[in-house]
Amino acid sequence: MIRFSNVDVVYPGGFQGLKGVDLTIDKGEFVVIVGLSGAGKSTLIRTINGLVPYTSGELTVGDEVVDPTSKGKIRRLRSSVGMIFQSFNLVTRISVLNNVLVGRCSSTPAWRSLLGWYRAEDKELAFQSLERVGIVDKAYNRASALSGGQQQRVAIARVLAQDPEVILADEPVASLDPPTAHRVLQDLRRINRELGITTIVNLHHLEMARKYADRVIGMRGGEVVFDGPVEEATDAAIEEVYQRSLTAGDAAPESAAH
Ligand SMILES: Nc1ncnc2c1ncn2[C@@H]1O[C@H](COP(=O)(O)OP(=O)(O)OP(=O)(O)O)[C@@H](O)[C@H]1O
Repeated sequence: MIRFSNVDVVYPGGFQGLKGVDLTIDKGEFVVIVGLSGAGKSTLIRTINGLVPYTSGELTVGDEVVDPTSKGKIRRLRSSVGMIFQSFNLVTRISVLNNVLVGRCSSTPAWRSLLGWYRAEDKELAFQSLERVGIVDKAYNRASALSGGQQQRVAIARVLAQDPEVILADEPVASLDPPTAHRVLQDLRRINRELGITTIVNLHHLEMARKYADRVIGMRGGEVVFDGPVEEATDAAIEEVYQRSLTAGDAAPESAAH
């Protein structure tokens, strides 16, 4: 379970990124965060793995209070909280398999990682993770040879190889065309259902948010201004989050893939 109690983030320079956030996310939930650019979606997600330190209140992940001042605790936290980025963040000159094995790094002695001597069980887990996202046949390809959608699937497999409790996805499909975006979101959704991994996704396309979320959190000005099941995320509710009427650009173009 993830619990924010009156959490603030004040960035160096004084800008307040989060204001008094109170939120509980239960194990196994699939939550989508929506809001206009600058609303604080990335800030919220990044406090959960300590990438952005919160400055007051209390944040707990599982039984542990997130302590941004303790490097050891943040390292341990990140081994159980995987993150997926818009830009995939793969090492493109090495193989897909080796990218996924990076997910095992926190539980592999540094000398083994440096020499590329991974244990048989780590390789097995890496192959299983690639299978789960349907690209095991690409294991020995260079990551740079893959399409954007395939690269994002490698990034998902890398996170799965960590055996995480939580997956955070910060605009994971913003660089992908709509059919590919739907496939990546379908993968995340299926993995959430199959493995029960708590998943929190930032999405700026409202229709995609509505299609995949169980629960929608709306942010504005660093505050949570909507929190409810997807059925309650009506046009009127989202217009309230955005403080303006919805436009065609708020929806993602439909695709044939879903
Ligand atoms: N390192 C930082 N230092 C100062 N201000 C920051 C920093 N990072 C983000 N901000 C500010 O915090 C606010 C929220 O940013 P955040 O990236 O969380 O928004 P977002 O909802 O994810 O929007 P976007 O989709 O545009 O990234 C923005 O006004 C941004 O300029």
